[in-house]
Amino acid sequence: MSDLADIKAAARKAAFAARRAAHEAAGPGEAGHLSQVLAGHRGVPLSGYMPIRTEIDPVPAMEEAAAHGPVCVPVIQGAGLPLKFSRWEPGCRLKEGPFGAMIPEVDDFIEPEILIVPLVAFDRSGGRLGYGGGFYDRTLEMLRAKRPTLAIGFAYAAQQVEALPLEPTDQPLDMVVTEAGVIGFDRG
Ligand SMILES: Nc1nc2c(c(=O)[nH]1)N(C=O)[C@@H](CNc1ccc(C(=O)N[C@@H](CCC(=O)O)C(=O)O)cc1)CN2
Ligand SMILES: Nc1ncnc2c1ncn2[C@@H]1O[C@H](COP(=O)(O)OP(=O)(O)OP(=O)(O)O)[C@@H](O)[C@H]1O
Repeated sequence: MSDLADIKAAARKAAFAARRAAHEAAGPGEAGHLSQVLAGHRGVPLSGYMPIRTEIDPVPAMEEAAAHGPVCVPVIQGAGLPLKFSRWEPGCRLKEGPFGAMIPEVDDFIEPEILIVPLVAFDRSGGRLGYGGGFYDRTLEMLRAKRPTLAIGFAYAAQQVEALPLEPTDQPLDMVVTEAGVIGFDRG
């Protein structure tokens, strides 16, 4: 394993612990700021996610967005491949996908222009650490090559770290929304 992979693995372990503590302490209404941000983008194809493990739950914000435009969730196609996104509606029939995340029973693939991105840790400049499959990196690279694409990280505030190690393939987040507010990033 490379040094960088070792550093990422250590950062992942620490961030999982912080995320678990935040998840256990969390109350209702944690997606309120996310709803507010999404209200500024009504009707734009949006991907959310069905939470696994101790991820913060975006489903209330997805339910609101679904009243105004198409909403979808990620479906793994295989290792090394970008994600596809299948149309989701509140209460639609779901089945278990790879790694335990629920996916719609019927495939109806669309391409999102705004993505609510799950994460393990984020840093001060929009760097993101996921589970290590590179799925969102590959997916954002593919979508951004086609059209402007907004990647909104959604996380507990406790998942923020000072700086994450960056690889050339890491795709930056445009903003992060937490239960406490909205964080934008200065780049340039
Ligand atoms: N809710 C949700 N859905 C999602 C994602 C996500 O991060 N969150 N994904 C985002 O890509 C994809 C699923 N990718 C995942 C990849 C790995 C693991 C996971 O738990 N991995 C184990 C083992 C890793 C290993 O052995 O290499 C682990 O981390 O312990 C979970 C989801 C698509 N759907
Ligand atoms: N666009 C890409 N093309 C080729 N390899 C990539 C690409 N994006 C990421 N990778 C590789 O995938 C592996 C995992 O990447 P990384 O550790 O950044 O995943 P992650 O962002 O934590 O996971 P995920 O996005 O699935 O939640 C790394 O070895 C990385 O080099």
